[in-house]
Amino acid sequence: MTVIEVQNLRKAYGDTVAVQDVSFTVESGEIFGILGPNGAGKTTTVESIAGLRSADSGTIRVLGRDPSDTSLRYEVGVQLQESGLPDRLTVREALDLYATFYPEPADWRALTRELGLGEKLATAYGKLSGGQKQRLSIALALIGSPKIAILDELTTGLDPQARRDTWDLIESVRDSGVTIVLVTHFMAEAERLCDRIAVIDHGRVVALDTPAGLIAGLDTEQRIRFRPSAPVDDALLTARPEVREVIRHGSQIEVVGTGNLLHAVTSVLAVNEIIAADLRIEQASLDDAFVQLTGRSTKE
Ligand SMILES: Nc1ncnc2c1ncn2[C@@H]1O[C@H](COP(=O)(O)OP(=O)(O)OP(=O)(O)O)[C@@H](O)[C@H]1O
Repeated sequence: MTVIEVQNLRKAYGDTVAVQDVSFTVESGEIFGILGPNGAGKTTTVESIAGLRSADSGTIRVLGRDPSDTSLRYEVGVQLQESGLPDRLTVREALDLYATFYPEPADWRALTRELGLGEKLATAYGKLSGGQKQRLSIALALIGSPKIAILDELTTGLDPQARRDTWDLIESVRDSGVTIVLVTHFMAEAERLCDRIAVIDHGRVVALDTPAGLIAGLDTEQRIRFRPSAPVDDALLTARPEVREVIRHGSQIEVVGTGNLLHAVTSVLAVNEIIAADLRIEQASLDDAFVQLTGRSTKE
């Protein structure tokens, strides 16, 4: 079931066209990633979905309704880059306050424990570190038990352990049936969490696929090396369109090719009941896909 539909979205700020023409759909229960270089139009897109910006043209439907429909307030949780809470409000007060906005609030004690904020309940917002503010904003996005959670730069500012804990939390939130739209700069995050990813550049969707599909769509070369448990005829491998070349190194075989090469090689081996020992893969990453699609690195 489609829960979000964006069609030909366009939004300009004065002379700056932030979003030129963006279309995609998000299905119920998926983690949908929006990936793109700085200034690509990601935040403008998700803020339009959240009803915080009005589109210049195009249509958006969230759970079948216009984003401005106030009934969506209870069904869509939003975590944005800037939360803007008063500095003197404590973590507990913020959570208590937000919980009163919703008919069926989540158990915020459990949420804060999972987010590592359990010790900070009495701390004022202004005294939290950047990472703690970030975690509080995630808790506030989830406190209304939303059907859809929109998370913008979820783990920016978190240390590697906190980032991993947050990923686990997001996966458990998804497992409870929540659809998640995730804006991210981090390839590892996109690869680990997202079912599908829209790559946005200069206000347009330049690719939309699963992480594996984006990588397979690259025309870069990949190499797989292994030691087969029984002799393999080169022709079995070269018969696959993904395989360009088979090179022998003594008892080792190196297969060079493109697309979903690993799948091609392992299926040939499986059909012939051959086991690959010492398997090593030099495969393209989502990072490579990103660079090829946008001409830029995410680290810029
Ligand atoms: N309120 C605003 N007023 C004027 N220009 C804006 C405003 N918000 C965004 N922009 C511009 O619109 C373009 C897209 O911005 P947006 O924040 O949507 O991109 P983004 O992909 O989320 O970027 P980042 O990854 O840096 O957050 C940028 O050129 C930005 O400077």
